[in-house]
Amino acid sequence: ALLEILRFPDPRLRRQAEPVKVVDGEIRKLVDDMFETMYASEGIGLAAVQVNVLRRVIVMDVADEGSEERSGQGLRPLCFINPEITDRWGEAECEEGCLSVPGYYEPVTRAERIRVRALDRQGKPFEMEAGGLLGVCIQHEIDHLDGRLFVDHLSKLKRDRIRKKLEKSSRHGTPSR
Ligand SMILES: O=C(O)C[C@@H](Cc1ccccc1)C(=O)SCC(=O)c1ccccc1
Ligand SMILES: [Zn+2]
Repeated sequence: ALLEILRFPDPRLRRQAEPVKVVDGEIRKLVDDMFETMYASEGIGLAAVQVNVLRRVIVMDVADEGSEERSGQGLRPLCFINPEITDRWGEAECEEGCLSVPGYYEPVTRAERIRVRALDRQGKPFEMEAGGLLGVCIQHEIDHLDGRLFVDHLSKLKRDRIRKKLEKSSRHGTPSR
């Protein structure tokens, strides 16, 4: 089912998600609904907090660097339950967008490479290293689970300007460009 994506500055985006105790049918339904919602919104990631669910669940589908040449499709759906970053290296700046802050793309500095541990859709633990857009997206989604948004990494001036514009467009119901 398509879920409603909360929009900045909705205070519900600022809440902390709780760890998942058992990966059961309910969680798998949530994961499937999050993938459906992410694809419909043309995003490359989505966190449960964005769809008003306080569980530590994120989904992602990022074209793997250079994998298009190798394997053709390149896109691979990933699900991280109770994700934890266990190691991080370097620093890199990347243009970020957010389905909760539609229409804005700003450079954000994050770790260049990370190692992350999580449970998969079957509840099985796994660990992976990620850099590039995948590494950035994982960090962006885990921020969502802790009530953080990419606009928090911008200046207050920029964040307030974005907030005012989104508050205006949501009041008059104009579609955000
Ligand atoms: O709000 C979200 O979590 C989804 C967000 C994830 C993200 C995008 C870019 C950098 C970091 C995290 C989006 O998918 S917004 C859509 C978007 O920006 C985008 C879509 C396709 C390719 C690249 C970016
Ligand atoms: Zn986001």
